[in-house]
Amino acid sequence: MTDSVKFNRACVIGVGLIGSSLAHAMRTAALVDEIIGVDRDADVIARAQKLGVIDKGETDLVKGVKGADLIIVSTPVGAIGAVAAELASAADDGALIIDVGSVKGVALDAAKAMPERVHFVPCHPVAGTEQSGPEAGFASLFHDRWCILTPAPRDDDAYKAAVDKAAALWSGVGAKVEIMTAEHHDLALAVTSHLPHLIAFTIVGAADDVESVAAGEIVKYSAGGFRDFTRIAASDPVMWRDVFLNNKEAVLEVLGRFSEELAVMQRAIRWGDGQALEDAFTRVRGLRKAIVEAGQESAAPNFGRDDKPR
Ligand SMILES: NC(=O)C1=CN([C@@H]2O[C@H](COP(=O)(O)OP(=O)(O)OC[C@H]3O[C@@H](n4cnc5c(N)ncnc54)[C@H](O)[C@@H]3O)[C@@H](O)[C@H]2O)C=CC1
Ligand SMILES: O=C(O)C(=O)Cc1ccc(O)cc1
Repeated sequence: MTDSVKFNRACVIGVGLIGSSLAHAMRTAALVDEIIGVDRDADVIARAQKLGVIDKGETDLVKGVKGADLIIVSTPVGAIGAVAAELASAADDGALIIDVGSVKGVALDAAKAMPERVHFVPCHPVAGTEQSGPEAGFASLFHDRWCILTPAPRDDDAYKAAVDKAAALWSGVGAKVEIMTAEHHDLALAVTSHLPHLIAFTIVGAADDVESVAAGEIVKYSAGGFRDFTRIAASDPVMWRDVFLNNKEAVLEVLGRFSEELAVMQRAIRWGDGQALEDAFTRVRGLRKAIVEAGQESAAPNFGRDDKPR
């Protein structure tokens, strides 16, 4: 296992929330000498350069990745396959390529299709916010958060060294690293992230549909649980469209179980079965305690985000 790691030139493809956060974090930890930004949106490049997130910018991927020993694919999941296909010929020999996508099956397919001369290690930092764009990035985003690696089934030494380097990079920016299969990742994250986002989008949409409740009242009384859902439902529509299109089977599986649980609650409410409701609520309450104890959440909102107050 590599303890520390240093790159000469990193190329961040997709300079949004996660790409710019990783750029800030790598710079803060002195893990890189130079950072090039590539984005299909020239305005994003201009803003990122002005903010000092990147040293230079490019809208042309082939030009942008030239000379990079680290390439970070931080586009929405739906673009990973096409970007990787371009990198197969455009990346320098020996380059380490990582992605940060919320779904790993699609990144694993791209990693498997890569020529042996480059090393694509799929990664998912389980850390983020509802915001997007280079302005939203901050260096401490990955501190004490998990980053899941789902390596390709390659057992050559060069690839193993690349997996170690990717792990050292995430450790270097403060994350805790775990390795698992892409299939397991996509099921686990369907439960812990994808379904909750789908529910948030749906609840906020449903509130909007209840015509007898005025929009002003939704805002006024939102503290009763609804407000937390509106934060999540403010997340980027393109990013989440791609998550659901690319993790279809796992999301449909957990959605089926959720619907069954919901039907049980619906029945208990209809028949006034207070004991069933109380038992169900008591059973799930312990999970919150476990999450707080594991340090994944705190009583105070925005804990650990002193460099990016909201
Ligand atoms: N937002 C979050 O909280 C988290 C997001 N992720 C993953 O990180 C990735 C990026 O998400 P964000 O940074 O939130 O998105 P973002 O919307 O802030 O940034 C994405 C950037 O990619 C650019 N882009 C899109 N297609 C491109 C292409 N073909 N070539 C070059 N640039 C392209 C866009 O112009 C945009 O600037 C996604 O795959 C997402 O699933 C992972 C963890 C957390
Ligand atoms: O803002 C939140 O609550 C999130 O859940 C952020 C997030 C979004 C997508 C990911 O793949 C990981 C983290």
